[in-house]
Amino acid sequence: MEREVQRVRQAFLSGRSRSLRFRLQQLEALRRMVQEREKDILAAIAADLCKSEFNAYSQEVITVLGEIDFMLENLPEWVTAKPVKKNLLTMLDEAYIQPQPLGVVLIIGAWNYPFVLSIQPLIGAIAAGNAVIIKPSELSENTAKIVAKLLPQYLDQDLYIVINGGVEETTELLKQRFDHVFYTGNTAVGKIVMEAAAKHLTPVTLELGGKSPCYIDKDCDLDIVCRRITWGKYMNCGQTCIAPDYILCEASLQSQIVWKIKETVKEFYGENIKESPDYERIINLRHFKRILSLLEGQKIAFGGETDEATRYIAPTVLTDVDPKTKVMQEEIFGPILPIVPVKNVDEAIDFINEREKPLALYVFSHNHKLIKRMIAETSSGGVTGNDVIMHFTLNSLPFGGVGSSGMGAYHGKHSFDTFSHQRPCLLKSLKREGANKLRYPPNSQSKVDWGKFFLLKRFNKEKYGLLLLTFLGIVAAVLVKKYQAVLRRKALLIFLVVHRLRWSSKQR
Ligand SMILES: NC(=O)c1ccc[n+]([C@@H]2O[C@H](COP(=O)([O-])OP(=O)(O)OC[C@H]3O[C@@H](n4cnc5c(N)ncnc54)[C@H](O)[C@@H]3O)[C@@H](O)[C@H]2O)c1
Ligand SMILES: CC(C)=CCC/C(C)=C/CC/C(C)=C/C=O
Repeated sequence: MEREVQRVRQAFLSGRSRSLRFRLQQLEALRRMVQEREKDILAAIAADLCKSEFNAYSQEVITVLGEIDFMLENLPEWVTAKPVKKNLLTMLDEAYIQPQPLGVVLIIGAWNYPFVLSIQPLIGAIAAGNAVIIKPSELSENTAKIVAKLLPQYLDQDLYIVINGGVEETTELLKQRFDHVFYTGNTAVGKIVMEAAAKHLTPVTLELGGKSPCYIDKDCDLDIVCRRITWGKYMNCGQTCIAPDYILCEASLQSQIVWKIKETVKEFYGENIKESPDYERIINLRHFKRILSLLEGQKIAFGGETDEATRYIAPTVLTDVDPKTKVMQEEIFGPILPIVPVKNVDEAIDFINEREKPLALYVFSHNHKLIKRMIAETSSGGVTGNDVIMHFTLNSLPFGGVGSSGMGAYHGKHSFDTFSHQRPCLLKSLKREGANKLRYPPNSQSKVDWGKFFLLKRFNKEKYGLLLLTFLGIVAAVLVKKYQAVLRRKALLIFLVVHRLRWSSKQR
């Protein structure tokens, strides 16, 4: 393991991952890989999650292709140094922020969307100029194998490598020093990852989970609401980190919601759900049994059918759920939807705030003010109003958790920033030493006053047009070659004295 990481670090130190041209080439090669080997990728996802090719394509491949295109289009602008505002002390200097790669990044993927959850962070890490080690989840072993097989055929073989394995390999990997660790998965392992990274002071991005609430106000179109919730809850058999975990609504809405979700399930998956190509299966027996245990003692409004041999659990809704029961104590991550009645929006807000901060929050209402109020008075990784899941699809929005649902974010420019160091650069001249006397000892009240003037007063074009004019006068003077040195010093001095006097009189 140590040698593998060393090999990747050497490749990074060669410097070849840094140029814009190289990054664009690698991203284009990755796009080619996805396009040319689409069938193999879809087959692997299908084998892992019993997912149709249509679903695998629209849930995973489209997202990856969209992210690559977005990077290719915007990267040339993002990599350029960004000039920053200056103060009076630095107005003749060059000041800018230069994004730079962090170095060697470890990406630990999850099994539930095994392709996109490894490849989308990879896209960001390549775009930012890093070297990358990907550790896909061993639970989705087919996708893990195809990723390990395909990446070296298309990408630089020393800069971007895949290491497959389970707990033992991940534990060993985490002993190595990385420049960033990006982990997607459960909160318990998130803590292990963060602890291991802390030993090297390595920064982490943790894309975790949580119980994402869904509040349904009585002022809304329940037909539409229930269609949207049914789609987001039962997609991937409920194994989606941002699936609505449970519904909060007034008791009077409960029976209508149950009825409408039941009807929508029929519409989406047919009378025989097991036969539907659009309905997936639970990843393994451990998760299957865990999810079943959440049904104990609950009132099943519909669903509840299971088949251990194929790890099938029917879309299920639970009503009048007691918040103290097990199903409300852990993230469900399966096709079970509890409804917890609340008196009103105030109680819903309290309910959410009394619990860990979720990865997503969903609010349905015609009342825009109510949606804004819920956003203002709660916290969650992300929010979609009047829909579910969809904030994930907009790569201008940062995707990530807060509190126990994670830290850091990615997608689009946010990925680029996550995998970059924003390096502040100030380039001064070795001339103009006169001004520096102010900061050299011995200090005095007069120097402090000058320091206050220089440092507390920003040089702002719009606000201080007069200052700008004076400055342009200085520049013009500088152009007069014959008197260059003398004029520059004198004009600068006059300018500073005049404005120092103006500033001092304003202070009084
Ligand atoms: N925020 C996101 O984008 C996102 C995406 C997918 C999943 N998730 C979250 O992930 C969770 C579901 O997946 P899961 O992780 O629970 O599946 P899991 O518990 O079945 O898988 C555990 C994974 O962690 C690894 N692991 C276990 N013990 C470890 C150890 N001691 N050291 C290192 N690695 C160890 C295993 O190798 C395995 O890959 C949910 O909470 C879900 O919300 C979040
Ligand atoms: C809107 C469409 C067609 C797809 C969304 C795909 C999707 C739900 C991706 C989820 C990825 C994710 C962060 C999963 C977490 O477990």
